[in-house]
Amino acid sequence: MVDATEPVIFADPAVIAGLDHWRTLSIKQQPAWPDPTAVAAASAEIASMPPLVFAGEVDQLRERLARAARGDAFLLQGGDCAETFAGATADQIRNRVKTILQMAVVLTYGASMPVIKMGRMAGQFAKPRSSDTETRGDVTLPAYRGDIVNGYDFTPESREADPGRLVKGYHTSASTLNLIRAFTQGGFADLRMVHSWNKGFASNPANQRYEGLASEIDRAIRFMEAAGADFDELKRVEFYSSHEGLLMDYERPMTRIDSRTGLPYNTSAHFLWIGERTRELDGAHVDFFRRIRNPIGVKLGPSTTPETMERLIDVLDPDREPGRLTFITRMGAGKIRDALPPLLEAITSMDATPLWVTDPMHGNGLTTPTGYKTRRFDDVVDEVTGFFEAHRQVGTHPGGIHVELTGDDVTECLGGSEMIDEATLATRYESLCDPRLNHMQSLELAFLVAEELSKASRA
Ligand SMILES: O=C[C@H](O)[C@H](O)COP(=O)(O)O
Ligand SMILES: C=C(OP(=O)(O)O)C(=O)O
Ligand SMILES: [Mn+2]
Repeated sequence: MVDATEPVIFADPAVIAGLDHWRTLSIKQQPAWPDPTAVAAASAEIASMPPLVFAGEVDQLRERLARAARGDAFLLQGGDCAETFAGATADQIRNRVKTILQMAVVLTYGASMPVIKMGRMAGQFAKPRSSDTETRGDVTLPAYRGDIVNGYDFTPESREADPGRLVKGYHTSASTLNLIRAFTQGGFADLRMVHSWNKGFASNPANQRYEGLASEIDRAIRFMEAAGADFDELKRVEFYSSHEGLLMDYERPMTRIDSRTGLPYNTSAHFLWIGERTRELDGAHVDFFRRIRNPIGVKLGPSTTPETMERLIDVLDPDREPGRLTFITRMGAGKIRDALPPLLEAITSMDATPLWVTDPMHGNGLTTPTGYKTRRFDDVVDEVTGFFEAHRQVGTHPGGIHVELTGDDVTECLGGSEMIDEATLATRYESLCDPRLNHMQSLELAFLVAEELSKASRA
């Protein structure tokens, strides 16, 4: 249970017992494990492994998020819809980190404020699904629930939930996070290098419209250099890990008592969010995650009422602690302008300041006649624009973006400057779950958001 070298100063037995209260509540989106004994053994093995993150880092993130909630920082959260074990390669991890760093530079300039960099990485392995089963032809099998649960291959053996995958999920998260830490601390994040990658993007004729912003950033960096800025200090960046807190046989054993404070921290990631499908107020997930000290996110879809939002605040952030609670809205481009303002207005009459982040992906899904799950880049941009408009209208802070992206040149979302069309989707469609923005589309989104942010900072 204990996760650091110092002895526990005090761990209240009631606090420890509370961490298992979720077991008595209704729970959604868990796999049908065939062998409960094997699951218990896997969870026990995970409980004996070292934490992946240190509670002190988690506290630091909470403080950073508090700044964003006040309007003094901006959150960039991005990565795969579903990480895979096979995809945890040096190249793919590097490309994703690189893309997030490139986006962060542009956003930092646009916002004139610090950008908190966070990956949907090193643990984003479990997926909630609309249906428990998938049918192909006349065969029906359990749905794919992410590599930490079962395999994607459409065979009965592969689709059976395998508890051995819980342990593999831990090890894959550990090696991914290790490489992320190496990249972000070891020189790869050097501001000048990241900026030179962006210059390459903006000088591509397809992205001409961003050349102006890229050369403004260039001038700013040259000014910093001339003024004697210490670029060695700018080689390292803070980078936080996050995933959906979904699979309880993994999240519970990764939750440990912090020896500094005697309080429970989920050490599988710095930040965990509760998904749209598992956020019932009296359900297992809300009960479990309200008890941990990590900053918590909650996805809010278009049907969220101000009453539900207020009750979520009361349960998840009873002390109104800055940085504790992030609402990640995923309304859909067509709905955000109607659905978000009432929530923001309700907040202004409460004593709460959650961080507001837009997820412009999950409300904009569509399936092509050929069966590809996709999203239109224009809808993604439209939802982000609607998010900024709603905040401008009500006077609240648009605090961040949450995006499904990859650093690779996949063809999963329609549009963008490469004008990916329906016929092109088949060329390189690799996601096992939702479609991601590719490298170019991600940078394009960052430049567009930077324009919005600079409007907001000049207003
Ligand atoms: O990532 C989110 C969900 O897991 C995903 O959107 C669900 O997709 P489905 O409707 O194909 O199950
Ligand atoms: C499942 C996800 O989102 P949501 O809960 O918003 O549907 C996700 O972020 O991949
Ligand atoms: Mn998704």
